[in-house]
Amino acid sequence: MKKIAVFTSGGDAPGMNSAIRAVVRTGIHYGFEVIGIMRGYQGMMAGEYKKMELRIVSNLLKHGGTILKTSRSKEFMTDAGKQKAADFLHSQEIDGIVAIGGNGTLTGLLEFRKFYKGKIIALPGTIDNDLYGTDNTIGFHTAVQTALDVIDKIKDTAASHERVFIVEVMGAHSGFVAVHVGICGGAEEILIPEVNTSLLSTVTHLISGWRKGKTSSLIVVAEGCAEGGAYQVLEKTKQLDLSVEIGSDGLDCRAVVIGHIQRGGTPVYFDRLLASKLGLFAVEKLIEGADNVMVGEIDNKCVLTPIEDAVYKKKAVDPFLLKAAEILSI
Ligand SMILES: Nc1ncnc2c1ncn2[C@@H]1O[C@H](COP(=O)(O)OP(=O)(O)O)[C@@H](O)[C@H]1O
Ligand SMILES: O=P(O)(O)OC[C@H]1O[C@](O)(COP(=O)(O)O)[C@@H](O)[C@@H]1O
Repeated sequence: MKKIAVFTSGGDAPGMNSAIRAVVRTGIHYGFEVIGIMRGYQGMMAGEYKKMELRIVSNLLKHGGTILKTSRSKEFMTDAGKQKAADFLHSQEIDGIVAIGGNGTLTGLLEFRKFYKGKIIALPGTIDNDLYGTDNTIGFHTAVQTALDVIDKIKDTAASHERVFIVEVMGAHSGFVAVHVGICGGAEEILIPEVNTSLLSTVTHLISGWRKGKTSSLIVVAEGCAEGGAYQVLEKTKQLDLSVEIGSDGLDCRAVVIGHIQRGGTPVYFDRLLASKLGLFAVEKLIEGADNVMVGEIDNKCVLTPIEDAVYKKKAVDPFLLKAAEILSI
C-alpha cells in the first residue's frame, strides 16, 4: 500500500477538520502519499482531488465545517455513478480510502465495495450520534453544546414571560441530541423519534409541574419525532382542550427551530480529541489490512466494527438517560 485518499461526505459535523488533519499527518508519518477528495462522492465521481501536504492541515483543529467540502449525491446511488468513482480511484492507484461521514455515507460504502478494489475504512462523522460501534460520533458533543447555549438564552425569556417554549433540535431519525440537550437544559419534556408519546400526556405532565409551582417550561423536540417538529407540536398543542386543566387562557407557547446552527462552529475539545484519535487509529488499521470497517471509541478504547453493523445495528438511547430526564424535571 502506497497511496490513500480521505474525503468527507453527507452532513458536515464539527471536528471533521481535526479528523482530516489526523488522517493526513498519520499517513505521511508512515510514508504514504495522501490525497484529499473534494466534495465527497460527488468529487470522487468527477475526479476532483488535491495532494495533501503536512502544512495544508495546519491550524485546522479549531475550525468547523470541512476543508474538503461535502455533498449529498444522488448520482452516486446509481451503479453508473459508483463505477465512475471506482474508475477514478483505480486510475490514481489509490490503495485505500478513509471516509468521514454519517449513516448515509457508510451505507454508500457498503454498495461501493462491489466496485472498488482497494481497502475501505470509515470514521463516524455526524452530529446525530446514530452509528452503532462508537459511544460518540465526531461532532455530536459540539452540536449538543451549541443547542444548549441557545436554550440557556431561551430559558431567560421563558422565565421572564412565564411561557412554554417548544424547541426543535436536529435528529431526523434519532433523539441523541434531543435527550442530551433536554437533560442539560432542564427540559420538562423531550420528544424523540425512538419513543412514542401522546401530546396530551406530554401537556398534562407539563401542567402538573405548574401546579407544583413551575412558571415556565421547556419541551425539546427532535425534528423527526412522531408529533412533527416544533411548529407542528405548537399547532397541535393549541388545538388541545385544556380549559379544565388551566382555564380558558390556555398556555402561552412559542416554537423555536435551532436548525443548522448546530452543525457549525468551533469544535469543542471532545470532538477534536475523538477525531484525532480515530483518524490516527483508522490509518494504522488500514495499513495493517483492515477493510470494510468503521473505527469508533467504546469505553475510551478505539475499536473496529464492520460497516454493515455500524449502519444496520441500532444504537439505542440509554434508558437511564430517559429516566434521568423524567425524574429530574418534576
Ligand atoms: N444506499 C446508498 N447507496 C449508495 N450511496 C448512498 C446510499 N445511501 C447514501 N448514499 C450516499 O451517501 C451520501 C451521504 O449520505 P447522507 O445520508 O446524505 O449523509 P450522512 O452520511 O451524513 O448520513 C448520499 O448523498 C449518497 O450519495
Ligand atoms: O443539511 P440538511 O440536508 O438540511 O440535513 C439535515 C440533517 O442533517 C443532520 O443534521 C445530520 O445528519 P447526517 O450527518 O446523517 O447527514 C440531521 O440531524 C438533519 O436531519
